[in-house]
Amino acid sequence: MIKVGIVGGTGYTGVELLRLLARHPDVSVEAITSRSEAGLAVSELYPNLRGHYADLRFSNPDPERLGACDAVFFATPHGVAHALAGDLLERGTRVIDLSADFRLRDADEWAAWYGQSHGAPKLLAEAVYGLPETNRERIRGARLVAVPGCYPTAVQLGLLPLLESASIDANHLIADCKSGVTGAGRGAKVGSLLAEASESMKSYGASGHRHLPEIRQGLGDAFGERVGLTFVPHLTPMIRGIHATLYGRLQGDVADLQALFEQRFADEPFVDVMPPGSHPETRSVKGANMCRIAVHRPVDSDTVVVLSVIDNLVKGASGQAIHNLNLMFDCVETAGLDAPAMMP
Ligand SMILES: NC(=O)C1=CN([C@@H]2O[C@H](COP(=O)(O)OP(=O)(O)OC[C@H]3O[C@@H](n4cnc5c(N)ncnc54)[C@H](OP(=O)(O)O)[C@@H]3O)[C@@H](O)[C@H]2O)C=CC1
Ligand SMILES: CC(=O)N[C@@H](CCC(=O)OP(=O)(O)O)C(=O)O
Repeated sequence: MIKVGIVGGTGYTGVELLRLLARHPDVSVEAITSRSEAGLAVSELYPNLRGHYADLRFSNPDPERLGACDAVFFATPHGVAHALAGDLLERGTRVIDLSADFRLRDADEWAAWYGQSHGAPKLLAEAVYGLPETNRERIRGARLVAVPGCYPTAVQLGLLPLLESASIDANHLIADCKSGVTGAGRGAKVGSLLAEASESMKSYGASGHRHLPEIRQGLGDAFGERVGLTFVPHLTPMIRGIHATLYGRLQGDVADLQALFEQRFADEPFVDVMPPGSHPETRSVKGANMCRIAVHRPVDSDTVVVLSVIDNLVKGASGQAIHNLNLMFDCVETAGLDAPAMMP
């Protein structure tokens, strides 16, 4: 069994790791941390896990205990993995970080967007961006993986085939994205209250969101040079879900767009290119490690519209983190991740 630890077990991505790993045939969870709930049994905080992890209690982060694991997931706010990852790597423990700490290659750019200096710039050179659809082989050999953010996952998967084939004008991309409220984490915030977030919808970060540099970095890699992107996120009254509506101006000899997407993702277990004319719903991926994509060419328009939906906590975070673990430890790629979406 692969021994894993989780730092930040009381948050939404932490409990989602536990839910998915409960069905993973090759993984044993040895340690789960929370400073505020240290000593509490996991199933006392999360009754959905009663009957699983009988002996597991939250504990304070302890480098010795975490360093005895084969891999440690960080499901923590940014800055935490900076402080702890180096020590774990020295102990021979591989690190899978769900936060943004190692996603940007440029420490100065990270500092500018995250408002603090980068805490582990020496590790950046070896960190691998954990989007399996672009980096599968590098992930297999990685010691340190940066799991992509939820919006960046949906946006990159939706635009990759178009940029890799130079089918769109890369200077004028638009990503209009909507998220459920769990995207903001489990910590109490006024904006996440039922009375504030339900029956309403709002944009935020319209003049610059910290996922912009991450998306731009990934799309720039696919295209071969810097891309121009306008990214506007919205908060919607859903618990889970990301819906990205992506726009690009077609150029050159326009290929069969449906075939382009189907061929690009033909071997990908967690990307579903839907039939022509489809409008994927966020509930079609709820609880599942899946990104569903539909590509449209509206009548009388030279613009392609791509619809890309994921569950922010599964393909957008914890499921993708486990996909990375499966690649790093040579497990069946879909282990623990093959459950269908919930309905209704
Ligand atoms: N929610 C989402 O949809 C997505 C989230 N992410 C990213 O994943 C990470 C976790 O997100 P989420 O689960 O929503 O976060 P939450 O705010 O829900 O949970 C944070 C967890 O981290 C622990 N923690 C906080 N500060 C520290 C610290 N200094 N040292 C050790 N542990 C700490 C907390 O426990 P305690 O304070 O008790 O120790 C808690 O368990 C974040 O970086 C987030 O941006 C990525 C993709 C999607
Ligand atoms: C709805 C909402 O607030 N969503 C979060 C994104 C969640 C996420 O992926 O954040 P990380 O990049 O830190 O991992 C936000 O916009 O900040």
